[in-house]
Amino acid sequence: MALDVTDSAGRADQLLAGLLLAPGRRERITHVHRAPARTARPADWPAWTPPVLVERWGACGIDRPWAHQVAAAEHAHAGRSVVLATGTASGKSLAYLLPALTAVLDAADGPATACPGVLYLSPTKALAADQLAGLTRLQLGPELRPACFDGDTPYAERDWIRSHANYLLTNPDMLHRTLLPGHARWARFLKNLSVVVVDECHTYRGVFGSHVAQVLRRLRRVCARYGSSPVFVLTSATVSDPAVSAERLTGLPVVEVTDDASPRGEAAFVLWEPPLTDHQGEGSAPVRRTAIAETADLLTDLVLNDAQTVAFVRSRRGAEVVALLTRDALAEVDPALAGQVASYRGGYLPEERRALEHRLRAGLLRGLAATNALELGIDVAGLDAVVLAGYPGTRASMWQQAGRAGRAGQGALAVLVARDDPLDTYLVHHPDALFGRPVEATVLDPDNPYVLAPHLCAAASESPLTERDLDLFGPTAELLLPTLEQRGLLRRRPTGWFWTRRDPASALADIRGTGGAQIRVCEVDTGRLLGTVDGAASHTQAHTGAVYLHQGRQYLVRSLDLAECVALVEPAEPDYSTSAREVTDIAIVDTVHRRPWGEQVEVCFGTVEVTNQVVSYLRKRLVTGEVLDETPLDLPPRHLRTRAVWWTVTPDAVAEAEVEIADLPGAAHAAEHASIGLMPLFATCDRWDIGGVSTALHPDTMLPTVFVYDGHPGGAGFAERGFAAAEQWLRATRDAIASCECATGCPSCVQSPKCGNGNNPLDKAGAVRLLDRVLAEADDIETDDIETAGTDTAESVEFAAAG
Ligand SMILES: Nc1ncnc2c1ncn2[C@@H]1O[C@H](COP(=O)(O)OP(=O)(O)OP(=O)(O)O)[C@@H](O)[C@H]1O
Repeated sequence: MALDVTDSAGRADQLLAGLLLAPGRRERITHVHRAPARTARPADWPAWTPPVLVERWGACGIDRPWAHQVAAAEHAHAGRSVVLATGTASGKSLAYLLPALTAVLDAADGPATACPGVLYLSPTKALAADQLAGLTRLQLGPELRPACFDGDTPYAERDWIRSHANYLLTNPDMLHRTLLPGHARWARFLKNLSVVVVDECHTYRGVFGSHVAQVLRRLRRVCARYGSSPVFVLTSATVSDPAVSAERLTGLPVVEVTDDASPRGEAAFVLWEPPLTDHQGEGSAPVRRTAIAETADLLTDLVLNDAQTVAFVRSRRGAEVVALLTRDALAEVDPALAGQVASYRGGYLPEERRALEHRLRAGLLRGLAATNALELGIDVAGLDAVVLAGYPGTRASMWQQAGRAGRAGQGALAVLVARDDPLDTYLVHHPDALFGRPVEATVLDPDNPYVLAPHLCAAASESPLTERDLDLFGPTAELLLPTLEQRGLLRRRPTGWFWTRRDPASALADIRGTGGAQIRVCEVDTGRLLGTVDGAASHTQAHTGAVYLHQGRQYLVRSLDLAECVALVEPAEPDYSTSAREVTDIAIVDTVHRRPWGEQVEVCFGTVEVTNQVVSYLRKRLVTGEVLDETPLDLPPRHLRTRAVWWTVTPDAVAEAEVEIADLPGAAHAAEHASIGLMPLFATCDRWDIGGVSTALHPDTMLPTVFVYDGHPGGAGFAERGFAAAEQWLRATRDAIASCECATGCPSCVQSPKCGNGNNPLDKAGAVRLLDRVLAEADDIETDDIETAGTDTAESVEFAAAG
C-alpha cells in the first residue's frame, strides 16, 4: 500500500519510518489506523473530598480530576454501584480511590471497630501489588492500613491483616478459597465493608467469569449476614455494554460512566502481514514467516531506535523465543542492549516477576517479550511502542495491550503482526473488523449448572442456604438443590440446606477451570522446580519430547508422569519447537435449540460428550515453521461434557454444492477448521478454548455434520454465541477461506495447528462451495424461530467430588 510517513514529525510516525528502512518491509503493511489526539476535560473535586487527598494527589501531579472520574466517584459516594468504562490510562484508579479512601478517612475519628473497609479485587497478583505500591506512595498515615492478601502472603502476616487491614487487595481465588469459607475470622472486616472494587472487570468472562459472578453473590450474602451492603465499583477499558455486563457479574443494578475526559496523544496502529516463504508445510502448503520471527525483528529495530517496547506474544513459549531471538540479534550490534531485553510470563516465581516489573518501570529494560500476564493495568509509564505477535483473540485484549504504549499523553506506535492462521489473515485484510467497532460482548453464564452447583455447596457451608437465598443465585439454583441432596452433598433440614461433609466445599469449584492438578516441571539432574503447568495443558505442553522454555533457556521434557503430577526436563538447545496433535470424538447428549435454514440445513445448539486424546507431536523449525517430523504419543483420553453448536446438511444439498461424496470429508473438515479460527470474532474466546469435529456421516444426526464445542465442562457460552450469530460467523468463515491467496489451503485459512489428523483431508474449494450452500437460505436468527427442544443439564451435572 502507498504509505507516506516521512513528512510527519509525530513520535509514532518516526518509529514506523524507522521500521520501514529494512528492504521489503513496506509491502507487509496492510493498513494503518490513526487515532487522533484528544484534549483533557477537567472537573472540580467533589465538595466531600478530604483536603488531604487533594493535597496528596496534587503532590503526584494531579491538580484536578477529569470529568469521568468525578462522575463515577459521585455515583459510588451516593451508594450507587457503578461501572467506569473509559480508555487505558484514563485514571480509573483515582475514580474508585476517591470514594473508597474518603469512606476510610471520614471515619478515622470514629471507633476502630467501625472503620469502613475497602475490598479491591484484581484478576492478577501483579496488578494488586501495583495498586498497593500506589496507595503506599500516597502516605496517608495510620488511618489507611492497606494489605495485599494472596497466595504469596506469609502466614505470619495474615493475622495482622485480619485484625487491622481496612483496604484489602486480593483476588477472586482468595475470596473463594479462604476469605468466604473462613468468614467468621474476617467478621470485623466484612461487617464494615463499604466499597468493593472490581478492577479490569472484562477479564471475568467465560467459565472463570461465571465462577466469579457466583463468588460475588456469595460475598454479598455473607456481608448481608454481618449487616453490611457494600457498593460495587467496576472498571474496564474494554468492555461492551458495561452496565449489562456489570449487572450480570454482580447481580446488582449498576450505572455506567463511559464518556472519557482524559487526554490522549496521537497513535498509529499498523496491521502487518509477514511474507510467504519458500518453505513447505504440511501437504506442501506454502508457509508464511512466523509472527514470532517477525516480532523479534521489529522488537530488535525498535530497541535500537531507543523505543521502549513490549512485544505481546500469545504463548509462554513464544515469549521466551522472541526474547531469545531479539537478544541474539542485538548482541551482534550492541551487546549492552542485549542485556536490556527479557521475557515475562505466568509460571515464573513471584519475585522474578516483581523484579522484571521494577526494571521495566525504571527504564532499565528496553524490550520485553511478555504474555498477557503483563497485560492488565500495570502502570508502565513511557512505553513508546507495542508489538502484538498475533491477534490476541479479542478486540478487548488487543486494545488493552496496545494501550500500554503512549501513556501520559505521548504519541505511540502499535503493530499487530498476523500469525499464519485464518483469523489473523482475515483481520489484517479486513481492518473494519477491528477498528471502529465496539469490543465484543462479555460472555458470561452464571447459571451454568456446572458452575453454580459447587458454589451452592460452598454457600451452604458458609451458612445454611434458605429459600430466601434462592433469588440471589438465580433460577437454576432451585433445580439443582434436589440433585445435590440426592448426591449426599447437601442435607435439607427445617432451617435450610446444610453442607454434609467435613472437607471444604470450596474445593469443588476450580474457578480458573485449569483442568485438574498442576503439573510440576522439575530439572532432572538437580530436582529444581522450574515452574508449573495446568493439568489439562500438560498433555499438549509438557508431554514427553516437548520443548519447554523457562527464562530464555530451553529444556526437553524427558518424561511426563501424570500420576505423580511431575514432568522431568533437561536443559537442551534444540532448533525446533514442538506442537501437540489431538483427535476428538463427539456424541450428542441433548439438543436444546434447533434452527432450520430452509429444508436442507439445520443449525443446532446443545449438550455433547467429547472425548479428546493427544496422539502425537510435530517438530517444527523455530524460525521458518518448516515441519521436521511427527512422533506418536501414548497419553490417555480425556472426557468432557460440554455445549456445542453444530450444523447439518443433507446429501441433496451437498450434491447441489457440487461437492462429490469422496470430497465431502475434506470440505467439511476445512470448513470446521476455519470456523474455529473465526469464532473468536463473535464470542470472547480463544481458538484454544474451543474445539471442533467434522464428519461426513455422524451417528447421532445421520447426516454430514460440523461441530464446534466449548472446551470447558458444562460449556462457557462460546458455542451459544456461535449459534446466536451463526449466519455472520459462517459467512466470515466462508470469506476468510475464499480470500486467502494460497491455492489449496494453508495455515492462514483451513489448516489447524492442533489437528490430530495431520490436516488431512482438507478441500479448500469444496469448503467454500459447501458453505455457500449452507448459507444460501440463512437469515438472522429471530428468537421466535428457535425451537427449544431439550431439557437442561441440571440433572446431569457432575463435578469434582460428586462421583
Ligand atoms: N486527573 C488526572 N490528571 C492527571 N493525571 C492523572 C489524573 N488521573 C490519573 N492520572 C494519571 O494517569 C495515569 C494512569 O492512571 P491509571 O493507571 O489509574 O489509569 P487506568 O485507567 O487505571 O489505566 P488501566 O486501563 O491501564 O488500568 C497515572 O499515572 C495517574 O497518575
